[in-house]
Amino acid sequence: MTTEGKVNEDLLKERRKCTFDVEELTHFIDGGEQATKDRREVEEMVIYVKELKDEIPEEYLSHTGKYENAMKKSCVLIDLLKEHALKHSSFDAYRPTNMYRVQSLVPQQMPLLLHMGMFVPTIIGQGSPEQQAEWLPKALSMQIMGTYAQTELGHGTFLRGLETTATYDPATEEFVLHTPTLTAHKWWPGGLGQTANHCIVVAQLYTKGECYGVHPFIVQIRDSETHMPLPGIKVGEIGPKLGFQTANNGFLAFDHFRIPRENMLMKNAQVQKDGTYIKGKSEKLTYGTMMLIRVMIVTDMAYEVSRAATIAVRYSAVRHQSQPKPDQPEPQILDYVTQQHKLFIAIATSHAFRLAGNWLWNTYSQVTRDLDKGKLDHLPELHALSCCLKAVSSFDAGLIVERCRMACGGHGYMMSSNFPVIYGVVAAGITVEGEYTVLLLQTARYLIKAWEQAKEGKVMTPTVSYMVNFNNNRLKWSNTPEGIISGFQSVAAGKTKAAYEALQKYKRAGNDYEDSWNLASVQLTNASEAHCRAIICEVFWKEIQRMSPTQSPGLAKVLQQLAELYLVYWTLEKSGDLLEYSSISSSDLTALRQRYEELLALIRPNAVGLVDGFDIRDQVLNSTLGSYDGRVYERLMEEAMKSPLNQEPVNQSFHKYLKPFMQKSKL
Ligand SMILES: CCCCCCCC/C=C\CCCCCCCCCC(=O)SCCNC(=O)CCNC(=O)[C@H](O)C(C)(C)COP(=O)(O)OP(=O)(O)OC[C@H]1O[C@@H](n2cnc3c(N)ncnc32)[C@H](O)[C@@H]1OP(=O)(O)O
Ligand SMILES: Cc1cc2nc3c(=O)[nH]c(=O)nc-3n(C[C@H](O)[C@H](O)[C@H](O)COP(=O)(O)OP(=O)(O)OC[C@H]3O[C@@H](n4cnc5c(N)ncnc54)[C@H](O)[C@@H]3O)c2cc1C
Repeated sequence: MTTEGKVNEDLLKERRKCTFDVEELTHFIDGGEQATKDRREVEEMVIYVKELKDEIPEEYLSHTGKYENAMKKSCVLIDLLKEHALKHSSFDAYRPTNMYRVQSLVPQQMPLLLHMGMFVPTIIGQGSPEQQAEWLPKALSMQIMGTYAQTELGHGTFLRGLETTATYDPATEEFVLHTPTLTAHKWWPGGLGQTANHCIVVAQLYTKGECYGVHPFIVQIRDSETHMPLPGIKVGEIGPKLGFQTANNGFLAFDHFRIPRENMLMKNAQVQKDGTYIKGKSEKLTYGTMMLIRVMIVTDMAYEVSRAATIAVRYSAVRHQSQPKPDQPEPQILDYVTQQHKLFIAIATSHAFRLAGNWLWNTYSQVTRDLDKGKLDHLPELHALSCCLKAVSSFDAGLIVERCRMACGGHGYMMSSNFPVIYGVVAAGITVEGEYTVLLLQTARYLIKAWEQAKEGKVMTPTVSYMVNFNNNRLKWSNTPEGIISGFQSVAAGKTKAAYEALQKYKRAGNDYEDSWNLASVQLTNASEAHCRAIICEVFWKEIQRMSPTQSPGLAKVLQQLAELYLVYWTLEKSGDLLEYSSISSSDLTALRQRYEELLALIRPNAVGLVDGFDIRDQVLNSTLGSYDGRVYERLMEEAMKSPLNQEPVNQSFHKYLKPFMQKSKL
């Protein structure tokens, strides 16, 4: 937090009203007092370092300048973190809560993100013990710098359609990597442009004349000393994007480029010296790194939403507008109930996603421990969960961040509000690691199978066991959190049943399975979304109940209010679905509307305390509108004065263009 200068009077007033201990909330969010201490220690170590501060805002730099600046800062930051990790062996950069907060210590997206984010995890997840022994020390000490090159110009979603080939040559015991077409060019990998000298390349494996599908290979693409692309490699950067400007996303092509046989990552499938292919336990284990990142994205979305909520709530406490009562001053915009409706759900959503993300992380950790022992039973369920949670959390985060931006009126449109950067991240979250609709359809495959099992009266795993109840009886509605969760489960089961029946109907009409699937796909994605909402609501509510006794009453109460707000908000949003698939009545809905308004009023005095509890320091929040001291107008003016156009009273274009143009108009 920044305390320099005078704190805005409205914010001081808001903080005095707060009914719980903000520091206790921060510990709850971080996962304990020690975790808060550790995080702050890393932040303290980093934020005052001169080399990590921008002399002029990034927006005013050239495309090349932005990359070079981000590169410089990434190296400085990682050096500091390495030093820290050596001193604190307990610091685990791979815990999602650490990973995303480390990334956000510098405003720019790091060109090195994919190195730690996907290159290293793929070596761990896909490499044999010998390969790990060879590559991990180099990668972890950053003697080599890598990325994850899977997507091509022509295919991102459809992995089986990738065109890059890796053909085994037993004579030399090498693979020959080749890019046969324009559409086969690797396109998008972060850091591929000018940063990485190695990458994981996902390519179609050919041996003994047969294609065995996509497999990962570790490939050196640039010279270790000169950093020049190696002969047979074409590599470059793909240009400006909506966000992620400094992530150095690149393209890559191979011209019959040879790598040793040992560079195929062989933890799962293998190719022997003579070219014999040995199948892995499951082809889908090759997709493991994507699953890991999907899991991490849920927690990251919680964090991005907390950043947007912090900016919008503090700004709304400082901003005054309109005069509903002629004899009274203009109210804080936070007092408008419509504003509370826009913002309090953002606060609640951040908690919901964080708790769902932690729950998913624990599930992931358990399932990967099982996978290491050769047990694959829970892989499909984890895949279904990670797909829908990644899809829904990023989609909702996109809407919420945009809503928070709009809630800040015109000033929300300023680059210096930091909304554009936050939006760039959540918008990427919707697409990367599996596009939104595509991932919902993956979950739908699982739901349809689960529905068939429920119909047959089979024992169901806990995350879909609600289908059995729906099949057997319709529960009586109750306007309680538990009743609402059951209601969402009824919607998920009802939509799955409807999608299943649509599939059968299209098949009976003579369509094959794939066409029937496509014809029913809107219903299928709706079922997945509903399943995901039921899970988020259940996890959020249960986790808050589970943790409440460990908190002081003040904090427990406000967290209960937030969780209830979340459930009631979504009940009202999805009232049509609930009317269709549960026994909710319109009088239940009227009562819930009333309760929603009460909850907004109950949360209102704690709104600023709740976002202070996210504990996002000014240097990390990086927003003129959201700083701790609320000096919004001063900061907006200070930032405007940094514009290069304001460094001289008259710009040269006046003499060159405007003046002659105006004079011409006079004639
Ligand atoms: C931007 C936000 C993030 C910023 C910060 C995040 C914070 C975290 C900090 C650091 C992390 C590192 C930074 C990361 C930055 C992100 C950069 C982005 C990187 C990328 O995007 S890499 C490229 C990702 N690409 C994809 O995700 C491709 C999507 N496509 C697929 O996954 C698949 O092709 C498909 C699943 C859509 C279809 O595959 P296909 O083989 O055709 O399979 P099907 O026939 O449909 O299904 C077969 C069968 O397999 C099951 N299955 C599919 N996938 C899996 C899996 N992963 N695991 C287990 N099982 C799987 C599927 O359910 C089917 O089963 P069934 O037949 O029904 O029984
Ligand atoms: C910022 C950013 C960073 C990235 N970083 C990396 C990286 O480091 N490494 C890497 O390998 N890749 C990376 N990617 C690529 C990313 O993983 C893909 O863009 C993503 O998986 C989506 O694939 P696509 O672009 O082929 O979309 P498409 O599949 O072409 O999607 C276009 C549309 O088609 C629809 N669609 C496609 N298939 C189906 C279907 N079967 N059923 C119904 N609808 C369908 C989609 O829903 C969508 O509406 C990155 C992308 C971005 C934006």
